[in-house]
Amino acid sequence: MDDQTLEKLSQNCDHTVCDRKTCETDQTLETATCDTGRIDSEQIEGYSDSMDESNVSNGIQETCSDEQQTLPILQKIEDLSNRVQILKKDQAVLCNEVKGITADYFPGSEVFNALQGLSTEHELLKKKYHEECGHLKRKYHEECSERKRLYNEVIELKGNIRVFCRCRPLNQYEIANGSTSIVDFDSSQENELQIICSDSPRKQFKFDHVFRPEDNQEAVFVQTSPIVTSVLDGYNVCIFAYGQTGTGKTFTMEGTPENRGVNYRTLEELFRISNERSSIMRYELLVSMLEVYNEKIIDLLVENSNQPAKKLEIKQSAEGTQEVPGLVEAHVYGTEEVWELLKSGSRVRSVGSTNANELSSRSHCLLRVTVKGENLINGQRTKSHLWLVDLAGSERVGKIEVEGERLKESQFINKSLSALGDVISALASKTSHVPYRNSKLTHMLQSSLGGDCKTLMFVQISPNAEDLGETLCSLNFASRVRGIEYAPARKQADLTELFKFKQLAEKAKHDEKETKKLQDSLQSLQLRLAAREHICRSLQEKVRDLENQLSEERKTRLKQETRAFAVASAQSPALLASLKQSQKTVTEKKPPLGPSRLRLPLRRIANFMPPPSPVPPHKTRTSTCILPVSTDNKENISKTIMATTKTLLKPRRGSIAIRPPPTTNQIIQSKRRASIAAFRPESNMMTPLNSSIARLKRDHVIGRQSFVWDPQRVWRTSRMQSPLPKGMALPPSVEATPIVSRSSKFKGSPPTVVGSWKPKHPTVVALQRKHLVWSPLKFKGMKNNRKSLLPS
Ligand SMILES: Nc1ncnc2c1ncn2[C@@H]1O[C@H](COP(=O)(O)OP(=O)(O)OP(=O)(O)O)[C@@H](O)[C@H]1O
Repeated sequence: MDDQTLEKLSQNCDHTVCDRKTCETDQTLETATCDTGRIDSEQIEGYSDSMDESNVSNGIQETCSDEQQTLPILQKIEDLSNRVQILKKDQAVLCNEVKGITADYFPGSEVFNALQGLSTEHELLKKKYHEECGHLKRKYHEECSERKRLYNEVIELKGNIRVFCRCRPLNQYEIANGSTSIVDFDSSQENELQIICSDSPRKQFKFDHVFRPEDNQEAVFVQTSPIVTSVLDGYNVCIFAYGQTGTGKTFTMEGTPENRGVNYRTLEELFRISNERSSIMRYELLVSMLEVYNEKIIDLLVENSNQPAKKLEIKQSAEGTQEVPGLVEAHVYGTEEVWELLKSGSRVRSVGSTNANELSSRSHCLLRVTVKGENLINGQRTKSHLWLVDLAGSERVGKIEVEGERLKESQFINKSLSALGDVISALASKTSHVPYRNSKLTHMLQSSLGGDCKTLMFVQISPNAEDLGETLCSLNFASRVRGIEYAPARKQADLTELFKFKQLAEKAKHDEKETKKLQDSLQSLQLRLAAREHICRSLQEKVRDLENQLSEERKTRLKQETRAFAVASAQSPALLASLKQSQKTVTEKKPPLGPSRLRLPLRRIANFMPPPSPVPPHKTRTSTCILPVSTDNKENISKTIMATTKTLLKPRRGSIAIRPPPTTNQIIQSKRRASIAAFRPESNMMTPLNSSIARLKRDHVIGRQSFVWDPQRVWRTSRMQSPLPKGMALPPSVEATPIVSRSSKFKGSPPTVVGSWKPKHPTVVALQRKHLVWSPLKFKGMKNNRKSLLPS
């Protein structure tokens, strides 16, 4: 081995040491990297290379150490390279193992995905949890309000006066004096307490709730809030604290800044609930604060207290409630404002020092909260009052050893408290007269004390043995109050609104009456109209019937007359003479009118009838019948007939429908009705039909032209019955006159072509077909002289 080689080897040895260190560092790094889950294959390769090198170096070192040995170096190198190979294999195995471990312990993206999934799941669960919490909260609130509602109902059922008893703790002074509590609270009986009397058995009292000395202000308000908040529902509420001086009346009602009392908490609760209900109700809160000091009303919210106090009086409003005109009513919108207001009012309050209480209230302090509510859905308005009263101490005058001004104050206090006692007694005994006006206090509370209001009384007691007498007095008074049964509480509507509604209701009532009257008169008019229409209809029907009958009768008579004339012309002159005689008799006798009572009341229906035709000038008419005759002696015959008719037969009236000769071009109208000539009937020949017609004619209802003799009509009638014989001429007037219906009711008849004209009227048709019948009635007078003319 030359020097160069030896130097190289020594350098290598140094490197090997360094490399080993590097290797160790690398190994540490790799381990660290493995720990973090990030492994690099290049690093592993580097690691194996360094291992090789270190092995080689080791071999060389060994070679160096065996320098004295005579073994050839190459041999040693070969051994070493073999060992390197083995080590390389080991390293490869190890590398694979490391890779396997990395793959096993660090699954990479899968883990991230799983983690991501878990975090989303976590978020979802969180959201669900919050939702669930919100739902539960809502449900809880609903349950709370339902509970309150039920509680309210229970209160109403129990009666609207509740009495809570609160016992204050022994104060420092009493403890120092070694006083012990005389009030025993039985834990099994929640609302009961016992007073331990040294010389008599324990006295037990039961109230709606009993607060022990350890109960704080919050606990008191929890029980109170359902009653005070019912003012928002429109109830008048009165809460007062009663008890001996120094028992904690002011503490319960006003409280201290650290322990706020019922007054502040009530307003706080009212604001909270009104906000809660803001979607359906709009509330307006007004606060007044006053005191009754020596039977005088003093406004505690008057800003300038240096001014002499304004004299306030109680007046009854138009709605029947007690009001104090001129009393400040402050709008309040938030609790802070309320607190400031209460503080300023309390500062003005009359207090004085007694031997029972250093800062004894010498007056009754009243806080009035007026709540005006408007239901935004149905517009219903309410106005209710909540009175929060801190009464002056109820102790007897002798006990507190006062004199001068204090004595006077105490006397006034006692007077008003005894007036309160009287009112409560009267309410308890349900007497008709409740002496509200005996004191300012009771007078002012009149509309919120008793009746349909909710009342809560705090009876405050002291646990001190020295106050036993006063405590028993207060508890007895409270028990009496608790015995009062009020009527169910009633919601107070806003009376001004009520007044308006009352007026509207009265107006509506009046209008309704007027409408009813009008309806009645309308109904009676309708009834009258219906009756008239009915009469009119029946009359019209009667007229129609009579006309039909008349028409029938005329036709029959016409036939009879025609026959009679025919027969008469052929008979002997004797018969003619007798006929003449009979006709004369008939003409001379006028048929009597029908009895007046049978006349139809046609004047009443004049409105519905057509105007009467003018009365014809002639009353007596001559009827002429045109009979079929031969052309040769037509003139003679017609003259004879006419003369005979004129002299013998004098009909009262008549018209005869005739049929015009059937010419081809002439258009005629069918004659549906024909008036006939009639003999003047004898009195005993008056038929009901005739008499009816006579009556109708007299009443100008049927005084129409059909009953008036018209020679033209005679022609028409005759021709209708029998067409004119050939060569027989019509009078010029007849020819010129178109045949028209005379009665308005037949005006609608359709025109008929002459060539195809045929009688349509059933009577005319019947007349054409049947034989004429001579009615024996017409010749009643001749009955014995001649035989019947009826064909055998
Ligand atoms: N429940 C109570 N817990 C703690 N302290 C009370 C309680 N009740 C009353 N006190 C304390 O007793 C003292 C007298 O209370 P407070 O002035 O309220 O009596 P009061 O009945 O209003 O007396 P007065 O009729 O003379 O005004 C106060 O210092 C008050 O803090």
